[in-house]
Amino acid sequence: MTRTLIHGGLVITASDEVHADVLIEHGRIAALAAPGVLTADRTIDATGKYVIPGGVDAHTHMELPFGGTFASDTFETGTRAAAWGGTTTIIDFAVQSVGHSLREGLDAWHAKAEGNCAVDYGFHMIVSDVNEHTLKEMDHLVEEGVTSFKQFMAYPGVFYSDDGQILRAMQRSAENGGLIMMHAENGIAIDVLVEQALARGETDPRYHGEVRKALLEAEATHRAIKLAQVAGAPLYVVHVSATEAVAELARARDEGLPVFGETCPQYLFLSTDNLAEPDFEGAKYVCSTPLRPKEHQAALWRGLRTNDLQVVSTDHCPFCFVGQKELGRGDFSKIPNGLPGVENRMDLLHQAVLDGHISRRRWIEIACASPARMFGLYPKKGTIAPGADADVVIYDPHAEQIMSAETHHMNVDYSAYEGRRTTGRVETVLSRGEPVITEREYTGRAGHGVFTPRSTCQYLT
Ligand SMILES: NC(=O)NCCC(=O)O
Ligand SMILES: [Zn+2]
Ligand SMILES: [Zn+2]
Repeated sequence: MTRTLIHGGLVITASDEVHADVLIEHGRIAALAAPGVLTADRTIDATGKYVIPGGVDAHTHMELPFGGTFASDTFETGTRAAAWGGTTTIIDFAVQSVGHSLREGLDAWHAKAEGNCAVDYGFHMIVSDVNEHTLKEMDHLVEEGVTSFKQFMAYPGVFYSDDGQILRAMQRSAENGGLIMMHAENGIAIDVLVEQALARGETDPRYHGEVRKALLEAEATHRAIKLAQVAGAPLYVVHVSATEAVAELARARDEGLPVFGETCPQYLFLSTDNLAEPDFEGAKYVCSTPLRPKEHQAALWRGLRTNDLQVVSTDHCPFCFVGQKELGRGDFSKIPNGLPGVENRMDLLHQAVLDGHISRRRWIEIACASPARMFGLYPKKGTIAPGADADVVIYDPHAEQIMSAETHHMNVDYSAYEGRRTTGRVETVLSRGEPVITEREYTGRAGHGVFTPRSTCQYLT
């Protein structure tokens, strides 16, 4: 049995910052102790570095079929890139297609992921077809550790659920302990605005942002909250981007409702200025909910500080510019929706610490501990404590980097953050004690990562 000691670093969790050595045995954290007290077979020197829990990215879409194509990262390339960025657990979305069962969708996603992942993974289930059979299946999935279900108020004809279907799924989740994750945009109204914009000849990527109005995100967020309240169910709203939507969440939480919210780095660091880039470059930034004018960022940062937003996930859903985003030349509604980012999240949020938006511990909370708690993985994931999986990142807070498609590991031909300078960089990553990145060399392997069943939301118990 190899005992590994991480020596000399500053251990940061959501609740503490302490200079301590971390002992790892059997893939788990065995002990934390004052520096120099413990010995081991192998020592990793973390002097001058942070020792942080591996990131938990609760929103990724590897190989997602969308808009006539597939997200360009496989589970193999995407989880490897996640590790490079200090993320050691992803929760991806299995998809139920209309007319098929949840089981078929989940089995298909297991088959895509199994044996291919560099780091551990779990699944949420996208429910596109609510019926008696599907509702029963939700109970089974919760028992199997797939404890959260995404529904869409957007994308009519694809993933869309109407209010009745949403209410039924919420009622079921109130009974079986599952958590409904909502894509909150009024897709029916948006489709009218899309049609009208295209009829006026407004075909450029920037019109994607204009038709998907903040008010229609707020309206859907409000409606989802009320439906959840009627059902007596908790609610998690994904990829929140608009000031008005944060206000809806804050109001509901002030009323004591079990309502939670997630935002993503793209809404914190990018804006409609990117969507307006000329020569169709704006297509690189087409995602839904859309990027908003810069002024919305302050409300998102505030929400993260006040805990009206609890989680930052990536919604990693990469499509190459060449051959994929280009499908929407001449019609913005045909641009596949989604941005790459699984590799960038931990670094961007560390930069946010340096920029004064959040504290170091809040960085770890929103990127590691809260997503783990929200989706039933804590304290196995999301912290450094005896008994936890030894998913650990040695982070150099002083290293400078320039984000670029030239150097990133995601399988996509552009970076949404091309040329951005950040301070702080992942140096070494352990997943259950195994080195996946060793002093900036990839030392992991496809198949190390395993499916990780989850318990129900730990903010409700
Ligand atoms: N967000 C996005 O644009 N693409 C992925 C699918 C979704 O999360 O709605
Ligand atoms: Zn969505
Ligand atoms: Zn998504």
